[in-house]
Order: sequence, then C-alpha cells, then structure tokens
Amino acid sequence: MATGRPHRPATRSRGIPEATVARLPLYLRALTALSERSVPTVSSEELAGAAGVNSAKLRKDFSYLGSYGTRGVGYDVEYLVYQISRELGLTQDWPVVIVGIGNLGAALANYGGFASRGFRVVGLIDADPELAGRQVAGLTVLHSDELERVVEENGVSIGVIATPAGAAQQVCDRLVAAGVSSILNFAPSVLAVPDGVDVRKVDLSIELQILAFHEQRKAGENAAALPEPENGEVTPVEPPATAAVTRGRTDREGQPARPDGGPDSDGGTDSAPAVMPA
Ligand SMILES: NC(=O)c1ccc[n+]([C@@H]2O[C@H](COP(=O)([O-])OP(=O)(O)OC[C@H]3O[C@@H](n4cnc5c(N)ncnc54)[C@H](O)[C@@H]3O)[C@@H](O)[C@H]2O)c1
Repeated sequence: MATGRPHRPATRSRGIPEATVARLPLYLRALTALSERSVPTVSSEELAGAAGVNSAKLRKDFSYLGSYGTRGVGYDVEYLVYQISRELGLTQDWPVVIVGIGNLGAALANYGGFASRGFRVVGLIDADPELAGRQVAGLTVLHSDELERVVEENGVSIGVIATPAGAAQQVCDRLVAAGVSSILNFAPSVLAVPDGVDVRKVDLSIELQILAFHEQRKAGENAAALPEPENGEVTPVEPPATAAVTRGRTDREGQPARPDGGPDSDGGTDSAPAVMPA
C-alpha cells in the first residue's frame, strides 16, 4: 500500500503482542474507510466502534505503535494508516503464489482485496494438467512442476495453500524448499514447518462453530427469560441443532472451537479474524 511516506523497517523488536498484531488489520480496514471519505481525524471511541474493538484496548494497542492521539482531536487518520501499514509490512509489495486452483483457490485469486493491500498474486499453481494453461483472474494457471521456478523468479515469500488436506504437507515442503517463509493454509491439516517459517491457518468452520456457541447461549438466555408456566412446570429447552458441534468435530485436525473468537491472547472477545496460528 503506497502511503507516500518514507519507508522505515517494521519494528517488531518493540515486542508488539500477537493479540495486538491480530487487531491491526481491523483498525487498518476501519481507517482506510475513513481515509476514503477524507475524514481527517478520528476519536478512539469512534475508531474502536468501527473496528469492533473496545476503546481502552485500542488505546493500549496504539501505544505499542507510539501513537497516542491528541486530546480533544483524536488520531490523525492518514498518519495512523501509514503507521499501521508500516508495522504490518504493507508499505512494500508482497508477491504471493496460490497453490490449488479449485473452487477456493480460484475464488481467492479473483479477490481484489489482496492487490489493494499490497499482496500481488504472481502465480497460480495446480497439479491437474487439465487446469494448466487456463486463465483465472487474468493469470495463466501453471502446472505444479513450475512451482519452484515461479517462487524463485518472483522472490515469493508468501504461499497460499488451497489444495485438499492430503496434498498440503507436500505442497508446503516444496514451497519452503523453494524459499517461501510464510504460509497461509486453508487446507484442514496441520503443517510441520522448520524454524523460521510462519504458518497461519484459516478455517471458516471454526468461525461457524463460534457463532453456533453464541447462538446456543442466546437460545439459553431467551429460554431463561420466558415466564414460568402457571402450573409451575418448567418446559425443557431443546438445544439448537448447532449444539452438535460440542459432540462431533468437523475439523479434522481436532482444533477446538475457541469461544474467545480468535488469536486474542489477552482474553478479549472482540473481532474474530478467521485466521489463526497453525
Ligand atoms: N479454510 C476454510 O475455511 C476452507 C473453506 C473451503 C475449503 N477449504 C479447503 O480448501 C481446500 C480446497 O477446497 P476446494 O473446494 O477449492 O477444492 P477443489 O477440489 O475444488 O480444489 C483443489 C485443487 O487442488 C488441486 N491439487 C490437488 N493436489 C495438488 C497438489 N499436490 N499441488 C497442487 N494442486 C493440487 C486440485 O487439482 C484442485 O484443482 C480443501 O482442502 C478444503 O477443505 C477450506
């Protein structure tokens, strides 16, 4: 994302907590919307509301960036966009390859939100020879044999895996051997990677399980609020169908659903990014 300010290296050495890092994209999304409306400043309360985060937590998060806002004025929107972008490493372009161009991989390739955030898809790779040569999102799908070449020629450090679970580890190993050091894994499998390689996992079924948890709780609260029948009998409340998630997991790797909703290690319940550490 070009912000027109000089690039300084990200300052991970300041030790920003992972939970804060996980919220930075939420702030950035809200700030970008304000910036697009040419809003010059924003209060912590307004921004917290727009990002779906509690405002005390937001102020603490921004203190890690060295950003304290101005009393009575708030935060400078453009400068915060720049600061967060810099912290997230978005002031530079990141070439990305997507491996597995089926339903999901093709949808990801077609998602315009990557490019606008500095993630340029430079390669679409699939093992199916029938797919090789097809155009998806303006790119030609390449056969898996080309994976190493594409990674090396484009200096790719981020790989997205959208293959079936059974192929994910092998794809991951090849990406890593070719030089990729960050993997976004959509396949329902746990990936083993060497030190220095980061893996993030996206699992929408876990997000649904968290929603099911809240639905179940809401149903329980509503039932508790019902007036008792006059004869004093209490009508048993059937759990909603979604309660089945507590008995059987659809997530093959057995990651439990987290009612806290995400990678927030400080106990927050706000915004649950659909992405988690592997
Ligand atoms: N995380 C989520 O929320 C989420 C949501 C939907 C799907 N998924 C997962 O994403 C993956 C893809 O789902 P889909 O619906 O797109 O499946 P799909 O069958 O439509 O596509 C998979 C593609 O991977 C290719 N492929 C298989 N082995 C490969 C290999 N070794 N190298 C390169 N390409 C290979 C296949 O040829 C196919 O084109 C599955 O693992 C699915 O479970 C995850």
